[in-house]
Amino acid sequence: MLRVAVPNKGSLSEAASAMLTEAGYLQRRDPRELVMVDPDNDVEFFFLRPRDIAVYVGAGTLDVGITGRDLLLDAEVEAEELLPLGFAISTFRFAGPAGQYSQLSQLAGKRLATSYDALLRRYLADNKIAATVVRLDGAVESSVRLGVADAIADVVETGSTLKAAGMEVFGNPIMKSEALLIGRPGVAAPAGLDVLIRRLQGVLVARRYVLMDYDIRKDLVETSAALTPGLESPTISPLRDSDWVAVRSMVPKKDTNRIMDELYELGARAILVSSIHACRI
Ligand SMILES: Nc1ncnc2c1ncn2[C@@H]1O[C@H](COP(=O)(O)OP(=O)(O)OP(=O)(O)O)[C@@H](O)[C@H]1O
Ligand SMILES: O=P(O)(O)OC[C@H]1O[C@H](OP(=O)(O)OP(=O)(O)O)[C@H](O)[C@@H]1O
Ligand SMILES: [Mg+2]
Repeated sequence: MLRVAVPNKGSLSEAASAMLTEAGYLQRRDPRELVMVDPDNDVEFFFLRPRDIAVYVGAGTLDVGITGRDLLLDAEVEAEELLPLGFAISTFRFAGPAGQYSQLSQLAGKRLATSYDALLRRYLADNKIAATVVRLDGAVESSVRLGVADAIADVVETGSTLKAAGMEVFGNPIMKSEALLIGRPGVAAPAGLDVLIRRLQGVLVARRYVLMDYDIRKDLVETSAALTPGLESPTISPLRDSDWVAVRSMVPKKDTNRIMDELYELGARAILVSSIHACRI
Protein backbone atom coordinates (compact mmCIF):
# COMPACT_ATOMS: atom_id res chain seq x y z
CA MET A 1 0.00 0.00 0.00
CA LEU A 2 1.38 3.43 -1.00
CA ARG A 3 2.03 5.59 2.10
CA VAL A 4 1.45 9.28 1.47
CA ALA A 5 2.11 12.22 3.83
CA VAL A 6 -0.39 15.10 3.63
CA PRO A 7 -0.11 18.44 5.49
CA ASN A 8 -2.50 18.52 8.44
CA LYS A 9 -2.46 22.30 9.09
CA GLY A 10 -1.37 25.64 7.63
CA SER A 11 -1.44 27.09 4.11
CA LEU A 12 -0.81 23.73 2.40
CA SER A 13 -3.39 21.58 4.12
CA GLU A 14 -6.71 22.46 2.46
CA ALA A 15 -5.29 22.83 -1.04
CA ALA A 16 -3.40 19.52 -0.78
CA SER A 17 -6.49 17.58 0.31
CA ALA A 18 -8.61 19.32 -2.35
CA MET A 19 -6.13 18.26 -5.02
CA LEU A 20 -6.09 14.64 -3.82
CA THR A 21 -9.90 14.58 -3.74
CA GLU A 22 -9.97 15.94 -7.29
CA ALA A 23 -7.54 13.17 -8.24
CA GLY A 24 -10.05 10.59 -7.02
CA TYR A 25 -8.60 9.75 -3.59
CA LEU A 26 -10.51 9.58 -0.34
CA GLN A 27 -9.66 12.37 2.13
CA ARG A 28 -10.45 12.72 5.83
CA ARG A 29 -13.67 14.41 6.97
CA ASP A 30 -12.53 15.05 10.53
CA PRO A 31 -9.48 17.39 10.75
CA ARG A 32 -8.32 15.51 13.86
CA GLU A 33 -7.86 12.23 11.99
CA LEU A 34 -4.16 11.33 11.80
CA VAL A 35 -4.25 8.33 9.46
CA MET A 36 -6.74 7.29 6.80
CA VAL A 37 -6.86 4.29 4.49
CA ASP A 38 -8.30 4.60 0.99
CA PRO A 39 -8.94 0.89 0.30
CA ASP A 40 -10.17 1.31 -3.30
CA ASN A 41 -6.94 3.03 -4.33
CA ASP A 42 -4.69 1.02 -2.01
CA VAL A 43 -3.25 4.19 -0.46
CA GLU A 44 -2.74 5.14 3.18
CA PHE A 45 -2.67 8.86 4.04
CA PHE A 46 -0.79 10.22 7.07
CA PHE A 47 -1.72 13.76 8.15
CA LEU A 48 1.43 15.45 9.47
CA ARG A 49 2.89 18.91 10.03
CA PRO A 50 4.14 20.25 6.69
CA ARG A 51 7.59 20.86 8.20
CA ASP A 52 7.90 17.21 9.29
CA ILE A 53 6.81 15.64 6.00
CA ALA A 54 10.25 15.86 4.36
CA VAL A 55 11.73 14.15 7.44
CA TYR A 56 9.42 11.11 7.14
CA VAL A 57 9.90 10.84 3.38
CA GLY A 58 13.67 11.34 3.72
CA ALA A 59 13.83 8.58 6.33
CA GLY A 60 11.91 6.26 4.00
CA THR A 61 9.13 5.53 6.49
CA LEU A 62 6.61 7.16 4.14
CA ASP A 63 6.86 6.80 0.34
CA VAL A 64 5.89 10.29 -0.80
CA GLY A 65 4.44 13.49 0.62
CA ILE A 66 3.20 16.97 -0.14
CA THR A 67 5.18 19.89 1.25
CA GLY A 68 6.66 23.25 0.23
CA ARG A 69 9.98 23.54 -1.62
CA ASP A 70 11.22 25.93 1.10
CA LEU A 71 10.36 23.38 3.81
CA LEU A 72 12.04 20.57 1.83
CA LEU A 73 15.27 22.57 1.46
CA ASP A 74 15.18 23.66 5.09
CA ALA A 75 14.85 20.06 6.30
CA GLU A 76 18.18 19.02 4.70
CA VAL A 77 17.08 15.41 4.17
CA GLU A 78 17.37 12.80 1.42
CA ALA A 79 14.16 13.66 -0.37
CA GLU A 80 13.61 15.07 -3.86
CA GLU A 81 11.06 16.97 -5.87
CA LEU A 82 8.81 14.64 -7.95
CA LEU A 83 6.13 17.06 -9.19
CA PRO A 84 5.44 20.78 -8.60
CA LEU A 85 1.76 21.16 -7.66
CA GLY A 86 1.05 24.81 -8.52
CA PHE A 87 -0.28 26.05 -5.17
CA ALA A 88 1.22 27.72 -2.05
CA ILE A 89 3.30 29.79 -4.46
CA SER A 90 5.52 32.20 -2.56
CA THR A 91 9.01 33.67 -2.42
CA PHE A 92 11.45 33.53 0.46
CA ARG A 93 12.95 36.98 0.98
CA PHE A 94 14.85 39.32 3.18
CA ALA A 95 12.91 42.22 4.68
CA GLY A 96 13.64 45.03 7.09
CA PRO A 97 12.06 48.19 8.46
CA ALA A 98 10.90 50.36 5.54
CA GLY A 99 13.74 52.47 4.10
CA GLN A 100 16.50 50.89 6.19
CA TYR A 101 18.08 48.30 3.88
CA SER A 102 18.74 48.24 0.15
CA GLN A 103 21.35 45.50 -0.33
CA LEU A 104 22.48 42.23 1.22
CA SER A 105 25.93 43.52 2.21
CA GLN A 106 24.20 45.64 4.88
CA LEU A 107 23.28 42.42 6.72
CA ALA A 108 26.85 41.79 7.90
CA GLY A 109 26.92 41.58 11.69
CA LYS A 110 23.12 41.86 11.98
CA ARG A 111 20.61 39.56 13.72
CA LEU A 112 18.26 37.85 11.22
CA ALA A 113 15.03 36.22 12.40
CA THR A 114 13.55 33.32 10.43
CA SER A 115 11.61 30.05 10.71
CA TYR A 116 13.83 28.54 8.01
CA ASP A 117 17.20 28.66 9.73
CA ALA A 118 19.02 25.92 7.80
CA LEU A 119 17.98 27.44 4.48
CA LEU A 120 19.02 30.91 5.61
CA ARG A 121 22.37 29.78 7.05
CA ARG A 122 23.23 28.06 3.78
CA TYR A 123 22.33 31.15 1.76
CA LEU A 124 24.37 33.41 4.04
CA ALA A 125 27.37 31.06 3.82
CA ASP A 126 27.08 30.85 0.00
CA ASN A 127 26.99 34.64 -0.21
CA LYS A 128 29.73 35.11 2.41
CA ILE A 129 27.58 37.20 4.75
CA ALA A 130 28.46 36.86 8.43
CA ALA A 131 25.23 37.41 10.38
CA THR A 132 23.51 35.86 13.41
CA VAL A 133 20.43 33.72 12.76
CA VAL A 134 17.58 33.91 15.29
CA ARG A 135 15.23 30.93 14.89
CA LEU A 136 11.54 31.69 15.52
CA ASP A 137 8.46 29.52 14.98
CA GLY A 138 6.27 32.07 13.16
CA ALA A 139 5.00 35.66 13.09
CA VAL A 140 8.60 36.55 12.21
CA GLU A 141 7.49 39.99 10.97
CA SER A 142 7.08 41.11 14.60
CA SER A 143 10.61 40.22 15.64
CA VAL A 144 12.29 43.48 14.63
CA ARG A 145 9.73 45.70 16.33
CA LEU A 146 10.03 43.53 19.43
CA GLY A 147 13.81 43.89 19.45
CA VAL A 148 15.09 40.32 18.94
CA ALA A 149 16.29 40.88 15.35
CA ASP A 150 17.43 43.62 12.94
CA ALA A 151 15.97 42.09 9.76
CA ILE A 152 14.10 38.94 8.74
CA ALA A 153 14.02 36.25 6.07
CA ASP A 154 10.47 34.97 5.56
CA VAL A 155 7.79 33.70 3.21
CA VAL A 156 6.21 36.49 1.15
CA GLU A 157 3.15 36.10 -1.02
CA THR A 158 1.15 39.34 -1.35
CA GLY A 159 3.48 41.28 0.99
CA SER A 160 0.54 42.47 3.08
CA THR A 161 1.84 40.92 6.31
CA LEU A 162 5.17 42.73 5.83
CA LYS A 163 3.45 46.01 5.02
CA ALA A 164 1.25 45.78 8.10
CA ALA A 165 4.43 45.39 10.18
CA GLY A 166 6.07 48.46 8.56
CA MET A 167 8.62 46.34 6.70
CA GLU A 168 9.71 46.00 3.08
CA VAL A 169 11.66 43.45 1.06
CA PHE A 170 15.18 44.09 -0.24
CA GLY A 171 17.72 42.15 -2.31
CA ASN A 172 16.91 39.34 -4.72
CA PRO A 173 14.54 36.56 -3.59
CA ILE A 174 16.42 33.83 -1.73
CA MET A 175 14.22 31.25 -3.46
CA LYS A 176 10.84 30.63 -5.10
CA SER A 177 8.64 28.07 -3.43
CA GLU A 178 5.47 26.13 -4.20
CA ALA A 179 3.84 22.94 -3.01
CA LEU A 180 5.55 19.78 -4.27
CA LEU A 181 5.06 16.05 -4.33
CA ILE A 182 8.33 14.76 -2.85
CA GLY A 183 9.84 11.28 -2.79
CA ARG A 184 13.07 9.51 -1.97
CA PRO A 185 15.82 9.44 -4.59
CA GLY A 186 17.42 6.17 -5.66
CA VAL A 187 14.66 3.81 -4.55
CA ALA A 188 12.45 1.76 -6.86
CA ALA A 189 9.11 3.52 -7.39
CA PRO A 190 6.62 2.04 -4.89
CA ALA A 191 3.43 0.47 -6.30
CA GLY A 192 0.79 3.09 -6.96
CA LEU A 193 3.19 6.03 -7.33
CA ASP A 194 2.95 6.19 -11.13
CA VAL A 195 -0.82 6.34 -10.88
CA LEU A 196 -0.70 9.05 -8.19
CA ILE A 197 1.64 11.20 -10.31
CA ARG A 198 -0.45 10.71 -13.47
CA ARG A 199 -3.61 11.63 -11.59
CA LEU A 200 -2.06 14.76 -10.07
CA GLN A 201 -0.74 15.77 -13.51
CA GLY A 202 -4.30 15.28 -14.78
CA VAL A 203 -5.61 17.66 -12.11
CA LEU A 204 -2.96 20.25 -13.01
CA VAL A 205 -3.83 20.08 -16.70
CA ALA A 206 -7.60 20.20 -16.01
CA ARG A 207 -6.99 23.32 -13.88
CA ARG A 208 -4.70 25.04 -16.38
CA TYR A 209 -6.39 24.27 -19.69
CA VAL A 210 -9.83 24.65 -21.26
CA LEU A 211 -11.29 23.00 -24.33
CA MET A 212 -11.93 25.37 -27.24
CA ASP A 213 -14.24 24.57 -30.18
CA TYR A 214 -14.79 26.77 -33.21
CA ASP A 215 -15.78 26.69 -36.86
CA ILE A 216 -13.51 28.19 -39.51
CA ARG A 217 -13.22 28.36 -43.29
CA LYS A 218 -11.00 25.55 -44.57
CA ASP A 219 -8.47 27.91 -46.19
CA LEU A 220 -7.84 29.61 -42.80
CA VAL A 221 -7.38 26.48 -40.74
CA GLU A 222 -3.57 26.47 -40.89
CA THR A 223 -3.48 30.01 -39.47
CA SER A 224 -6.07 29.26 -36.79
CA ALA A 225 -4.33 26.01 -35.81
CA ALA A 226 -1.18 28.03 -35.14
CA LEU A 227 -3.19 30.00 -32.55
CA THR A 228 -4.61 26.80 -31.01
CA PRO A 229 -1.93 24.14 -31.52
CA GLY A 230 -3.19 22.03 -28.59
CA LEU A 231 -0.91 19.67 -26.70
CA GLU A 232 -0.33 17.30 -29.63
CA SER A 233 -2.39 18.57 -32.54
CA PRO A 234 -5.90 20.05 -32.88
CA THR A 235 -8.81 17.82 -33.94
CA ILE A 236 -10.24 18.93 -37.29
CA SER A 237 -13.69 17.60 -38.25
CA PRO A 238 -15.65 18.11 -41.46
CA LEU A 239 -18.85 20.21 -41.48
CA ARG A 240 -21.87 19.83 -43.77
CA ASP A 241 -20.74 22.96 -45.61
CA SER A 242 -17.57 21.57 -47.20
CA ASP A 243 -15.87 25.02 -47.22
CA TRP A 244 -15.82 25.00 -43.39
CA VAL A 245 -14.31 22.75 -40.68
CA ALA A 246 -14.78 22.41 -36.92
CA VAL A 247 -11.64 22.64 -34.75
CA ARG A 248 -11.24 21.38 -31.18
CA SER A 249 -8.14 22.09 -29.12
CA MET A 250 -6.92 22.50 -25.56
CA VAL A 251 -5.73 26.03 -24.77
CA PRO A 252 -4.18 27.51 -21.60
CA LYS A 253 -7.00 28.92 -19.45
CA LYS A 254 -5.16 32.21 -18.88
CA ASP A 255 -5.01 32.90 -22.64
CA THR A 256 -8.68 32.05 -23.34
CA ASN A 257 -10.00 35.54 -24.09
CA ARG A 258 -7.00 36.68 -26.11
CA ILE A 259 -7.18 33.55 -28.29
CA MET A 260 -10.97 33.91 -28.77
CA ASP A 261 -10.49 37.54 -29.87
CA GLU A 262 -7.75 36.58 -32.32
CA LEU A 263 -9.77 33.66 -33.73
CA TYR A 264 -12.82 35.89 -34.20
CA GLU A 265 -10.70 38.51 -36.00
CA LEU A 266 -9.41 35.76 -38.27
CA GLY A 267 -12.97 34.71 -39.18
CA ALA A 268 -13.69 31.86 -36.77
CA ARG A 269 -17.28 31.67 -35.54
CA ALA A 270 -19.24 29.67 -32.91
CA ILE A 271 -16.24 29.79 -30.59
CA LEU A 272 -17.12 27.76 -27.51
CA VAL A 273 -15.07 27.20 -24.38
CA SER A 274 -15.68 24.39 -21.89
CA SER A 275 -13.83 23.38 -18.78
CA ILE A 276 -12.01 20.07 -18.47
CA HIS A 277 -13.37 18.01 -15.61
CA ALA A 278 -10.62 15.39 -15.58
CA CYS A 279 -7.95 14.10 -17.94
CA ARG A 280 -4.92 11.85 -18.44
CA ILE A 281 -2.32 13.31 -20.73
N1 LIG B 1 0.79 33.32 2.63
C1 LIG B 1 1.29 32.29 1.94
N2 LIG B 1 1.08 32.17 0.61
C2 LIG B 1 1.58 31.13 -0.09
N3 LIG B 1 2.29 30.15 0.46
C3 LIG B 1 2.52 30.21 1.77
C4 LIG B 1 2.04 31.29 2.58
N4 LIG B 1 2.41 31.07 3.87
C5 LIG B 1 3.10 29.94 3.85
N5 LIG B 1 3.18 29.42 2.61
C6 LIG B 1 3.84 28.18 2.18
O1 LIG B 1 3.19 27.10 2.82
C7 LIG B 1 4.12 26.16 3.28
C8 LIG B 1 3.85 25.88 4.73
O2 LIG B 1 3.78 27.08 5.43
P1 LIG B 1 2.74 27.27 6.60
O3 LIG B 1 2.97 28.65 7.10
O4 LIG B 1 1.41 26.81 6.22
O5 LIG B 1 3.29 26.24 7.58
P2 LIG B 1 3.37 26.46 9.04
O6 LIG B 1 4.03 27.79 9.27
O7 LIG B 1 4.02 25.22 9.54
O8 LIG B 1 1.84 26.50 9.47
P3 LIG B 1 1.23 27.59 10.41
O9 LIG B 1 1.61 28.92 9.81
O10 LIG B 1 -0.25 27.34 10.37
O11 LIG B 1 1.85 27.32 11.73
C9 LIG B 1 5.51 26.72 2.97
O12 LIG B 1 5.99 26.05 1.83
C10 LIG B 1 5.28 28.17 2.67
O13 LIG B 1 6.12 28.66 1.63
O1 LIG C 1 2.87 38.03 1.90
P1 LIG C 1 1.60 37.60 2.58
O2 LIG C 1 0.47 37.35 1.60
O3 LIG C 1 1.21 38.51 3.67
O4 LIG C 1 1.86 36.14 3.20
C1 LIG C 1 3.04 35.84 3.91
C2 LIG C 1 2.75 35.45 5.32
O5 LIG C 1 2.03 34.21 5.35
C3 LIG C 1 2.73 33.27 6.18
O6 LIG C 1 2.32 33.43 7.49
P2 LIG C 1 1.38 32.44 8.31
O7 LIG C 1 -0.03 32.92 8.23
O8 LIG C 1 1.62 31.04 7.90
O9 LIG C 1 1.87 32.68 9.79
P3 LIG C 1 3.27 32.25 10.45
O10 LIG C 1 4.24 33.34 10.11
O11 LIG C 1 2.95 32.20 11.89
O12 LIG C 1 3.67 30.92 9.88
C4 LIG C 1 4.16 33.73 6.07
O13 LIG C 1 4.96 33.27 7.16
C5 LIG C 1 4.06 35.22 6.05
O14 LIG C 1 3.98 35.75 7.34
MG1 LIG D 1 3.16 29.76 8.50
